[in-house]
Formats: sequence, C-alpha cells, structure tokens
Amino acid sequence: MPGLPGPAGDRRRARIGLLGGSFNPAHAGHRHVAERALRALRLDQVWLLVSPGNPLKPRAGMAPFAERLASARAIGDGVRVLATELEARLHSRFTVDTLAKLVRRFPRARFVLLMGADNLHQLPRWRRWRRLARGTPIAVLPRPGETRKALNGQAAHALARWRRRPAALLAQPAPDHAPWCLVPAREHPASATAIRAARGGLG
Ligand SMILES: Nc1ncnc2c1ncn2[C@@H]1O[C@H](COP(=O)(O)OP(=O)(O)OP(=O)(O)O)[C@@H](O)[C@H]1O
Ligand SMILES: O=C(O)c1ccc[n+]([C@@H]2O[C@H](COP(=O)([O-])O)[C@@H](O)[C@H]2O)c1
Repeated sequence: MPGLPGPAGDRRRARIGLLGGSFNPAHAGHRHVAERALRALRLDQVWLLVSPGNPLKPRAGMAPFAERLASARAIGDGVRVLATELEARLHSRFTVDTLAKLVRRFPRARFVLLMGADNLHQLPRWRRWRRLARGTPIAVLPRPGETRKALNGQAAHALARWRRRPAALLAQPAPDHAPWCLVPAREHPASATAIRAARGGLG
C-alpha cells in the first residue's frame, strides 16, 4: 500500500493522480499519461490503480491480477509513479466506490482521476458517473482517434460548465462540483490491445 509522499508533519495535502486501468499489459502510453499529468497538474505522485476486473470488459483474455500488477510495477519508477493493488484490497471494482473509500482512507490526499480520452467518451456507462464527476477532479489525456470524439461526447457536454485549464484544476476547492480538464499532450499510440495482438493473443 503506498504511503503519502512528503515529510511527516507536512500540512500540505499531497496531490495524487490515480490512473486506473486493466494494465493488460502496462505500456509506454500509461507512462506517458503519468508523466504528462505529473507535470501539468503539479502532482506529487501518480498511482497506477490496477483493476481487479473492469466491470465493462470481458474476463476472457484478461491476464491474472498478479501479472498485470507486475507489469504496472515495471513501468513505474517506485517514487513518483507507483503501481498499487489498492483497488483489489478495497474489494472495489467501480471507480465511484473506490474513490469514496480512498478519500476516507487518505484524508490528507487530494485525488485527481486520470484517464485517456477513450474513457471520457465511455464515462456515461460507468456506475453513478455524475456523482463521480461531481466529487472528483478528472484530467483527460488525448489519445489517437479518441480525443475529438470524447470532446464531442455525452460526458464532455454534460460537464462543459466545469471544464477548466489544467493549472486551475486543483487551484481552489470547488464546493458544488469538481472541475475537469484536458491535459494538452502529444497523442501516444501505445495500446494494450495492439500489444496483445502482436503477441498473438486474443486482442
Ligand atoms: N496511449 C494512451 N494515451 C492516453 N491514454 C491511455 C493510453 N493508453 C492507455 N491510456 C489510458 O490509461 C488507462 C488504462 O488503460 P488500459 O490499461 O485499459 O490500457 P489500454 O491500452 O487502453 O488497454 P486495452 O487496449 O486493452 O483497452 C485508461 O484511462 C486509458 O484511456
Ligand atoms: O466504475 C465503473 O463503472 C467503471 C467502468 C469501466 C471502467 N472503469 C474503470 O476505468 C479504468 C480504466 O479501465 P480500463 O480497463 O479501460 O483500463 C479502470 O480503473 C476501471 O476500473 C470503471
């Protein structure tokens, strides 16, 4: 379980980016997302939150949890980018539940949910997604073939009023609704589907 960064007694709340994913396997695209978010949002750490099982993905072709965790560890640096099994330990698969548990468990942290543009587009299919977006700042990273679609999609429209620049995402607490932003970054082509296909897996 990761501890929060910073010296004991430090009163500033640590800024933690959460990159949830299947990591089946982890790849350079995840690392790119973590690095861009660390810089643009001035985060202290990014936690690679390995999912025990994405509720919307089939189990077929999904590598065992331990293998996916090891793969996420391999792209982390153990200091700023850390892989974690927290979601499995918390017995949580739905992000809205995970966030509620993390906020209780780490009251000194400020969490930002990181996701690729494909996930912003898919967000309306997540459990209680409006509640999730109301309570948790979200930073979206561009992704080839996904960015424009996501910015024209249902979630982006519904949340348009709360879109901010990355520098403003954590600038002040938003009492009624959390903000979200697009982090301007080069689109990184890596994808786990492509890696599995190249290995001759199920795709
Ligand atoms: N190249 C990338 N650029 C931007 N975001 C990415 C990239 N790769 C993954 N992500 C984001 O990282 C998170 C976890 O992704 P995931 O582990 O599902 O990898 P993936 O490559 O999308 O996998 P798959 O192809 O199996 O769906 C998601 O929010 C996803 O949008
Ligand atoms: O909460 C949900 O309903 C929900 C539905 C689909 C995906 N998610 C989360 O989205 C993150 C990205 O998943 P994936 O499989 O695309 O890497 C991961 O943390 C999942 O748990 C969450």
